[in-house]
Amino acid sequence: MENSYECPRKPNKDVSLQELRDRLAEFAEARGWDQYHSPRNLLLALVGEVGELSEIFQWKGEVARGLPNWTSADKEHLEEELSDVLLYLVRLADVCGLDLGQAALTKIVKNSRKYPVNK
Ligand SMILES: Nc1ccn([C@H]2C[C@H](O)[C@@H](COP(=O)(O)OP(=O)(O)OP(=O)(O)O)O2)c(=O)n1
Repeated sequence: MENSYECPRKPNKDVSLQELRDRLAEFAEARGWDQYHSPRNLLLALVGEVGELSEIFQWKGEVARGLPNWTSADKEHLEEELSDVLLYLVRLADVCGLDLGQAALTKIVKNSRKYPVNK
């Protein structure tokens, strides 16, 4: 069962929020961590990871798009912290019983009405 979490990099695979949601649910269930994944705990964990993400950029000054001067180790660290934020966000939406993907699409539509192209 543990091996089902192993997932070598497949750059062309389109990862869905549903897949992440299901993997996170399995991960928590397998460890008996479901009990700790309350909305409030997950929100605090999410905020903590946003802090770790912020530390990467702290004191660096402006950073060019594409991160041209970053080492691969720096980029890997960034990938990990971005992933932690995403994973806690997906998990939070799940335990709240919300469809995050659908909600995000709906919000984009709302944003485009609020900010029309020619205005
Ligand atoms: N109760 C928990 C603890 C961890 N995780 C998962 C979600 C995150 O992706 C990752 C977070 O793990 P850590 O708390 O060990 O945080 P870091 O990976 O950032 O480690 P560190 O803080 O040592 O850099 O593990 C989880 O789902 N539920």
